[in-house]
Amino acid sequence: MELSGKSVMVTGGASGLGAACVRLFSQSGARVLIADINSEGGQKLAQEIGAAARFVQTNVVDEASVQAALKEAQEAFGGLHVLVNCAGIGLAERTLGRHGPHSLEAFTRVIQVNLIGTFNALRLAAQLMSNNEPNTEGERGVIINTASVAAFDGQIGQAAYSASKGGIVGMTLPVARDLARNGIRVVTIAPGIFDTPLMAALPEPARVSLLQQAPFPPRLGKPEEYALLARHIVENPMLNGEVIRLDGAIRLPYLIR
Ligand SMILES: CCCCCCCCCCCCC[C@H](O)CC(=O)SCCNC(=O)CCNC(=O)[C@H](O)C(C)(C)COP(=O)(O)OP(=O)(O)OC[C@H]1O[C@@H](n2cnc3c(N)ncnc32)[C@H](O)[C@@H]1OP(=O)(O)O
Ligand SMILES: NC(=O)c1ccc[n+]([C@@H]2O[C@H](COP(=O)([O-])OP(=O)(O)OC[C@H]3O[C@@H](n4cnc5c(N)ncnc54)[C@H](O)[C@@H]3O)[C@@H](O)[C@H]2O)c1
Repeated sequence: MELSGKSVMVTGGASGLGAACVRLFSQSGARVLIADINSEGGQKLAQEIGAAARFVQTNVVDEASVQAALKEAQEAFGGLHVLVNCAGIGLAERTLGRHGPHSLEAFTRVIQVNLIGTFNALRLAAQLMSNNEPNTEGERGVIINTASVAAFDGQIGQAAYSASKGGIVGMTLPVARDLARNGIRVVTIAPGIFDTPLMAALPEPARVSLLQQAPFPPRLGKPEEYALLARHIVENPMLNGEVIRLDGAIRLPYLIR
């Protein structure tokens, strides 16, 4: 679908990859709702963008919170055409470390935010999108999820994170099949290593090690490069039910040092 004039919600839109989507999509003529748990960052970005953006503090794990954000999209923008799921958290913990077994609470939290939060947002957004008038393709909406190369090449310490991202990969096709009759497409991007605050949480030696594994381009991805793919997914009606690696041909190595 054409982005101009459409309404978009970006979860995790206050930072990193999501913020790049907020910027690019608003520059492309869309009105964007920033749905993020980080109020300070979200409000700051909304002020930077101006009239084309609004911020609603949102916790993707919480049904009422996501519904409130969607209500804002309905009231402020008249509905919703695109959802970009970028909200997510990281974790680095061995299954069996020096201090004993992996924390179950930490594992659960990562699954809740990254996997369940993604599904919570898309299922509720799909309901709002289903009210849209279909375009000439019969299309009513587009949902973009964010997995990771860690869904396929998970490293030491990534059991929880990779499981959460593998779940997003696994549900992409069945959700696309579910929503086909509603004219809603579903595509997942699996980024490699991108220059964001989340990646900055990885110890420097690990980041250096990863960069040495990046075939081409031998650098961290730019968040705007993620946003460019997200925009193309919206604009290309033949993209559906697929997971697209955006990674410069990196394959995560076994060891990070
Ligand atoms: C709660 C907030 C968490 C914030 C951290 C978030 C980090 C993740 C951010 C990534 C964001 C981008 C993700 C994106 O999708 C793209 C990618 O996935 S890129 C790939 C990212 N890679 C990772 O995230 C890897 C994460 N793993 C690690 O960082 C490490 O493997 C680890 C889990 C920290 C464990 O590393 P260790 O070196 O083992 O560190 P330890 O503290 O466990 O150990 C130190 C020392 O002891 C030795 N040791 C460990 N366990 C044992 C053992 N069972 N027996 C004997 N010795 C052990 C270990 O070898 C170390 O020895 P040293 O070499 O230091 O002498
Ligand atoms: N940076 C990378 O290299 C990389 C690679 C692969 C996948 N990813 C994924 O991309 C997505 C965006 O990551 P990023 O690198 O931009 O990180 P980031 O930390 O810059 O942005 C993540 C955003 O999600 C928000 N968030 C966290 N928990 C939330 C919740 N419960 N509800 C609502 N918002 C919440 C944070 O406040 C933050 O603004 C994540 O899902 C991450 O797993 C990142």
